[in-house]
Amino acid sequence: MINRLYDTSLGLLTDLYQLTMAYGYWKSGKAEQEAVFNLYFRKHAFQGGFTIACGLSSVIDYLNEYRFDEADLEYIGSLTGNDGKKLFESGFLDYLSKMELKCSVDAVPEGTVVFPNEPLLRIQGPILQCQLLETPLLNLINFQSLVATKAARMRLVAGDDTLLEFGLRRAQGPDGGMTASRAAYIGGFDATSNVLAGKLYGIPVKGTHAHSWVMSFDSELEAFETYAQHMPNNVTLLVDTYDSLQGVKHAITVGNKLRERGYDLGAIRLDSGDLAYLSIEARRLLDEAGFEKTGIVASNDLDEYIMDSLKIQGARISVWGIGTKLVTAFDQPALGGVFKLAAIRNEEGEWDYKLKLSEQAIKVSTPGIQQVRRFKDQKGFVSDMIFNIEMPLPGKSTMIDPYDFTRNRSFSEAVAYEDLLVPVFSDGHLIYTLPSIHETRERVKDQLTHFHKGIKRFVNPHTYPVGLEKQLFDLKTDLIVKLRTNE
Ligand SMILES: Nc1ncnc2c1ncn2[C@@H]1O[C@H](COP(=O)(O)OP(=O)(O)OP(=O)(O)O)[C@@H](O)[C@H]1O
Ligand SMILES: O=P(O)(O)OC[C@H]1O[C@H](OP(=O)(O)OP(=O)(O)O)[C@H](O)[C@@H]1O
Ligand SMILES: O=C(O)c1cccnc1
Repeated sequence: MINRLYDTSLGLLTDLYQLTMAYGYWKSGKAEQEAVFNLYFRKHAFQGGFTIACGLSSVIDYLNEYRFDEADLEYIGSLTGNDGKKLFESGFLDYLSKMELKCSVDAVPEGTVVFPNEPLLRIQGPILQCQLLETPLLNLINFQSLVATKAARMRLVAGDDTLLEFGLRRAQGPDGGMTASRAAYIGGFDATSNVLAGKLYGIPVKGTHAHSWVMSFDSELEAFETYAQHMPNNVTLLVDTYDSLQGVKHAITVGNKLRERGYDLGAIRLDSGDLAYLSIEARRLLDEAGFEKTGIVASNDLDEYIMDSLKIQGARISVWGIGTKLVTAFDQPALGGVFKLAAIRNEEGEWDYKLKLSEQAIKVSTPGIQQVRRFKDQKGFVSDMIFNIEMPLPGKSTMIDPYDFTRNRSFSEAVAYEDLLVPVFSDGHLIYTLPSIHETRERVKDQLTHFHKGIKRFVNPHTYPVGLEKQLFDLKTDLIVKLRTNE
């Protein structure tokens, strides 16, 4: 089965400035200089308290096939500068045509719960190559992590109810639709209506029918009967085309006929009106008619907040069909992941640590070859410490809040932990066995059980503690002081 979307020449899927910088590195003899970049975000989406890392599988597909084909190089060669003359020399195109990916990549497995400033991905290799990859890596991780997070929020509200993703028609183009279906499944959805996502990713596909089916017949009853006749093993009837509760009664009539044939009425779907009231009334009608097992699907511009409200109102919805607000990440259309240079190897073979200054403390980047250590106790995960793997940790590690150095915590060697980033590529070779999409989805479910419920609430969630290991904190502080005094 085909399960990769990015197995084509996509070297040009980058911003022009990455190519111009790459050219500059090549011209100035820096192309092969070893560098380290970290990919991280600064703030959770949706004013939430957690983010789900997603997109690594696409990154792997992308890097496995990374190349510039002849047509790509011809195009790059045709680009001109302000004076109308060529931007890039042919020697550079030749360099790109022969270039083999030599980068090493360490990344947080998909489906891991992550927090601001933690590297989701760290890339080490020739600076020219790392630079070219900034844009596609961000593109692949930002959107999928955003949608997986939105989906996980919906799963938290849904409990054991079924979640169906219905978003393809409202998604940001075909690729937006495909990646959203994938990320939604990982975040906790049970199935998608997107048939191509079903085929390519192995996600279960499910669906009901539209109003047009009902409208195409002279009566709703006839429409329901015809549908049940031809698809007796997949009957979910949309009851709200004319009058929802009358529609439920028609569905019950059809359900009784289905039973005579040895089948059953799977579910009814409500797509308008007061979903709390209608689902409660529909449940009553179905139960009274002996259809206790028939499900109630609700759809219509749902999101986690409306779901929450419907639950509080006692709605009897067992299946939630969600499209627009999930796949477009409606209330926050982007995760602001960034990709920052953190170290560069100098001529003596040592690391020169790098940092981007900003007036805003949150925007000052962190240097170092970073890893994240997640400490745990009997109750679950308690805090994360970002450290520089080049600085051996003392027996007792101390982590410092980067925005308030008076706040710190220490952990003895006896405290249990796991390091989040795992090796994925070594010198350009894939060394990671990707879990199945189903295992990744399970990981999200499992991960969320290990965190305090405070980070999972929607209103003013608790801030999970993430600190810098003391030596890294000192390195960063020294660099800031040095850079500010040299300004
Ligand atoms: N009981 C409820 N509590 C909170 N929100 C609800 C409730 N019932 C429905 N909603 C939500 O209210 C929003 C309003 O829906 P909308 O204005 O489209 O009304 P409608 O009756 O569905 O109209 P239409 O027939 O045009 O779809 C939708 O997002 C829907 O999910
Ligand atoms: O509301 P969403 O979360 O995006 O879920 C998908 C929607 O798509 C379908 O109808 P469509 O919106 O195309 O037409 P309708 O509004 O007339 O039902 C379906 O009936 C859902 O309402
Ligand atoms: O199967 C459905 O009910 C469905 C599919 C896509 C969009 N809305 C509904």
